[in-house]
Amino acid sequence: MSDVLELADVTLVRSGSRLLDEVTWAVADGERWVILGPNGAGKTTLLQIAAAQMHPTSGYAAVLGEMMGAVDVFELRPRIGITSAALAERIPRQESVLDVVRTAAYGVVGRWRESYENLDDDRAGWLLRRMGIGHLAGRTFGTLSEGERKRTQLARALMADPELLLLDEPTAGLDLGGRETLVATLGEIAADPDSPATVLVTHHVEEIPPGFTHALLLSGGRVVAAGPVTETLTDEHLSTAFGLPLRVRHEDGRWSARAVVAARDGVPAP
Ligand SMILES: Nc1ncnc2c1ncn2[C@@H]1O[C@H](COP(=O)(O)OP(=O)(O)OP(=O)(O)O)[C@@H](O)[C@H]1O
Repeated sequence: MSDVLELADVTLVRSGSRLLDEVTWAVADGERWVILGPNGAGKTTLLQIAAAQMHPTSGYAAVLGEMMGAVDVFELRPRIGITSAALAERIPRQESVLDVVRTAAYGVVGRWRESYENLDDDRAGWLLRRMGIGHLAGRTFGTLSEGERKRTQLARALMADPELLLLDEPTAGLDLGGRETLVATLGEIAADPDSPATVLVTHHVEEIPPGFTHALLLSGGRVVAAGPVTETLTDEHLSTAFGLPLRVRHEDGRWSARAVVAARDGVPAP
């Protein structure tokens, strides 16, 4: 299995702060990773390095076999599918849903003068149907619900048949039903052997789709634990990452966690 991502002692400094601190991590073909950690842990920063959008201050980073600093990132980026809040903000609200997806074939946001072939139209339409929103192809992005926007972005991320799929909080802001149906869709993508290596960032273990194989826990820019998901998502590691005692459960392919509340005995009720 070849390495899709390879980071060794990656440190990233901005305004004197170490956003990432000696991160060593490797992702191989076929793996599905979740990155978990509290607010400000450095998850999005790490994903930006994986997306070839940021360079480490020190350390070694290779993306799809290309060493950062020695490769033309404009050739590398089209090989990576990404969804993120920052990208969603750049999508013009008047853009049709079909064009939001199709434009990924050219690596651009916003339709201009590109011409598309039937093959592009067929793939965009198929991806929208696969995401359960084929009927929305003609609508404008600005009129979609948050859940429909997330699905549109996922279709867009898959449009260029990427070798690496990066999903930054793909289920954030969704209601319970929306979250559960999107987690199920992500589980289907994870189960498909033709899907690219995938890295998903979330704050919540409940949002880890079934079929995710590996986990990386970040806190304060440092790796708390990384490896096969069942070995990594333990009470001990999760408690360390989030800074409070947590109990983790894994049932029917899904994860949950709750704080361990110390019993207060010996205090009589008033
Ligand atoms: N340009 C910058 N200069 C200084 N600090 C920055 C800069 N960009 C980000 N940070 C800080 O780096 C830390 C990591 O940010 P990042 O967005 O990667 O965290 P995160 O784990 O994705 O957080 P969240 O879960 O809240 O989205 C944060 O404390 C953030 O304030």
